[in-house]
Amino acid sequence: MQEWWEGIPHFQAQRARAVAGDHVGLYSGLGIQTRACYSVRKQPWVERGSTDSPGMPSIFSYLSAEVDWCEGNFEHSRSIAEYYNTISNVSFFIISPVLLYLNNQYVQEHRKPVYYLSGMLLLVGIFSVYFHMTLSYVGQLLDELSILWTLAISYTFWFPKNRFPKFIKNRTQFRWLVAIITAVITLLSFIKPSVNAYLLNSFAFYLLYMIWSFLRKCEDGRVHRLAAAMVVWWALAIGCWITDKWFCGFCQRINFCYFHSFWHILIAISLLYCCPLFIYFYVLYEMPSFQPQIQYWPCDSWVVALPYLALRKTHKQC
Ligand SMILES: CCCCCCCC/C=C\CCCCCCCC(=O)N[C@@H](CO)[C@H](O)/C=C/CCCCCCCCCCCCC
Ligand SMILES: [Ca+2]
Ligand SMILES: [Zn+2]
Repeated sequence: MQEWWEGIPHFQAQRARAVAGDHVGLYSGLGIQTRACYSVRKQPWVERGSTDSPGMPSIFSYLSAEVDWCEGNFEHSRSIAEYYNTISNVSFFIISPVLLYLNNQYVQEHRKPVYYLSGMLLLVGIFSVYFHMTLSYVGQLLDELSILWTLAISYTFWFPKNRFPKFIKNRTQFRWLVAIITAVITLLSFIKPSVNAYLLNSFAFYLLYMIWSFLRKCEDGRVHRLAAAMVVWWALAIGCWITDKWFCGFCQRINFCYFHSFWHILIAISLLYCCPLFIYFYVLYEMPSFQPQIQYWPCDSWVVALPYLALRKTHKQC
């Protein structure tokens, strides 16, 4: 009897290679690559002399993912495929409590959104650890889907009302729309998970466009400084992501295959800037009893400091 995942094109292609007896192809189909930064290692179950058939890898098995980042596999550990790509996810575990701590004034007013976001960032970290540790198909899906769901949850809380599509009347309807679109993308992800990464990055470009259009109407220098810092961190992050994904040959020549690890750290830092920025505009437009202000920890005047949102009660005049 066929397993349900055997209908997925990625696994059909692997089966075709396996049936053709293409052993080199089988390993490359499983994600093992033979470039200089990679040490060619068999999967642990092969090394342990397991009698499992290599004909159809399980969706949970090591190296069954569609993608394999530039860092060499199993170079530092027998059980962790990409060691530095795995441990660099610690950044997601750090930013979660930092966001809660720094923006505690907003958290006092609206607990739920920031708790949800922090919880989702922890989940992103956990799934990314699992993915880079195993490079499994399920790991890849969970890694990408958790980012999609985090974005979706953030949209439902903070997406500005004046940007809702014309046919949407209120935030409840908008939440339904986001839920339906997210469910559709989640299902489509099973067909070609690697397309997801590009789709997710295009959301970042849309966020940038939205921020740019807000900034045109905003004269607060602190907000402009925050946006500029966020763009710099994000540009560095996406530069690392692209370098690792498209220029692995170059990375091998310079003998530095760790750009994806830097991506994890830099995108986490850019989120520390991105979240207070979006919440600033949310408070400005949708919480009229408060005046938002961007401040920096530990000190406003430091060149590198962490931004947070301070709220002041507005005194309504009659
Ligand atoms: C109104 C909206 C408010 C915006 C709030 C922002 C919510 C944050 C949402 C998601 C967190 C992203 C975490 C990234 C995790 C990276 C894990 C990873 O490395 N995955 C790769 C495989 O290992 C995968 O290839 C990466 C795919 C691309 C992910 C792109 C995520 C973009 C998220 C947007 C971040 C905004 C930053 C600044 C925007 C200008
Ligand atoms: Ca790799
Ligand atoms: Zn990653």
